[in-house]
Amino acid sequence: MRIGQGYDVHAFGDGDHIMLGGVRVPHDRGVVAHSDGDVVIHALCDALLGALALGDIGQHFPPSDERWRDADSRQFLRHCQVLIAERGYKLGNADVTVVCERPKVGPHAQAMREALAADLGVELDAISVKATTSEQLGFTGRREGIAAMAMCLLVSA
Ligand SMILES: Nc1ccn([C@@H]2O[C@H](COP(=O)(O)O)[C@@H](O)[C@H]2O)c(=O)n1
Ligand SMILES: C[C@@]1(CO)OP(=O)(O)OP(=O)(O)OC[C@H]1O
Repeated sequence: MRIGQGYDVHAFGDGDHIMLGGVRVPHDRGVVAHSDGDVVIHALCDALLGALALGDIGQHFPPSDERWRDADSRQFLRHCQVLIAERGYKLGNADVTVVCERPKVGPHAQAMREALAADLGVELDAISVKATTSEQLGFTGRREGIAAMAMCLLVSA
């Protein structure tokens, strides 16, 4: 078994939606990012790469590379799934926490779980997505940005 953890932050910017866990979530802001800025997927990718001791998302998909401009982050996740399978592992389970005041994540959590489970080739009960505010404290509390944390366990395939 191998354990991994990941963390990601993106600042809010102009826009009318954000991508979270592969789901388009309506919001009064967008995020500032090179890719689509999906903090859930970025944190989860870092957890998966960490479990494999294969560096981090920025090493696999450099922000300096124009191929990843506005990229759909689900392709990053599917790449991680290939790396996991190549090494004889599968995802046991993953647990993600989103930190923001708004948007409300709960109404979208099921759709996110379905998207993440599909990309990682696991059953729905292997993926947890939950959320919390930071009680109006710090950059998330001031609604300047959004953060996500992820943990995962890889098991032998
Ligand atoms: N962006 C968010 C934040 C929170 N939730 C849900 O609300 C519950 C209460 O949050 P507190 O930070 O006040 O404890 C939390 O447990 C989530 O169920 C959410 O959906 N989206
Ligand atoms: C995802 C990548 C892709 O270039 O860029 P960003 O969308 O800016 O996101 P970040 O969380 O900073 O991770 C780094 C990059 O891999």
